[in-house]
Amino acid sequence: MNPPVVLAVAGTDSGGAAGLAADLATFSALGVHGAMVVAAVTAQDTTGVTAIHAVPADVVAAQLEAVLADLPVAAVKTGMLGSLEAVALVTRACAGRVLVVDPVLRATSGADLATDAVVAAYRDVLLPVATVITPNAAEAGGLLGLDSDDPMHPAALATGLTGLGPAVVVTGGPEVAGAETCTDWLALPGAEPVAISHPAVATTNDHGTGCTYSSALASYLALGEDLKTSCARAAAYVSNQLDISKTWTLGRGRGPVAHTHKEIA
Ligand SMILES: Nc1ncnc2c1ncn2[C@@H]1O[C@H](COP(=O)(O)OP(=O)(O)OP(=O)(O)O)[C@@H](O)[C@H]1O
Ligand SMILES: Cc1ncc(CO)c(N)n1
Repeated sequence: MNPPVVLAVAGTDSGGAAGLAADLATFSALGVHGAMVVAAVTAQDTTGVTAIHAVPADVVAAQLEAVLADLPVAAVKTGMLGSLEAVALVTRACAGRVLVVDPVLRATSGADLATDAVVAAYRDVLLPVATVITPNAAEAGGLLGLDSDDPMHPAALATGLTGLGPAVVVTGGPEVAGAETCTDWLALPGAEPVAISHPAVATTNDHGTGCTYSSALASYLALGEDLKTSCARAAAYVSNQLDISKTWTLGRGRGPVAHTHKEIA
């Protein structure tokens, strides 16, 4: 039997932690076939981002056309898009599909991965056609144009963003050091937000968690799970992978979340 096909439209991380490396590893682990459109290339490691190249719009368009005209894509996930043109192209090509948008605005290391114009394009054109979006609290605040000095509760952020049209999951790591669980908030337009909690892992090896989460969510949707189940299973997947990598000492900064699937003895 054919596996479902999931398309990632995202950027590369030369350190192999985030971006398309995380997306493809997650697709493989969850039994879906991964296709990919490279929208941006970053020189990046566990400590930061030193260069960004936005792939020219005609090359992004040609990749989208090649995949979507040939493969039976069951779900699309977007990560770092890198340019206004890429946001517009994805919006046009993917409206009406099962579309998971991870609005990647910033790396775990703190580097900016989107300009103000790209943030505005997310808000104005891409988010309204998404099935579900997966910002962390800082990204959600940025998309709502809020002052970062006055943080809102993640549940309220999730509800606020449903005003743009999609379902929203505001993700979050452990709120305090030593917390036993962490909670993501899922809001559907017109409904009360619901908490999705899972075991917290004490680790600084969390580079790539957002990409891994949104790819797992797209995979579970493509496999036919409903949205809430997909969110819960995606979070459990990330938690499990963080548990595998929690003792690693790779790199000088925030190390990669594991994309391997068993502990190294
Ligand atoms: N320490 C942790 N233990 C367990 N789960 C975690 C931890 N940190 C993050 N998660 C989970 O990982 C998933 C992705 O959320 P997160 O908020 O880390 O994404 P992000 O900030 O967008 O990631 P990135 O830094 O890669 O952009 C969520 O389900 C979140 O609850
Ligand atoms: C290429 C890329 N995509 C997404 C993220 C977010 O973690 C990152 N750091 N780099």
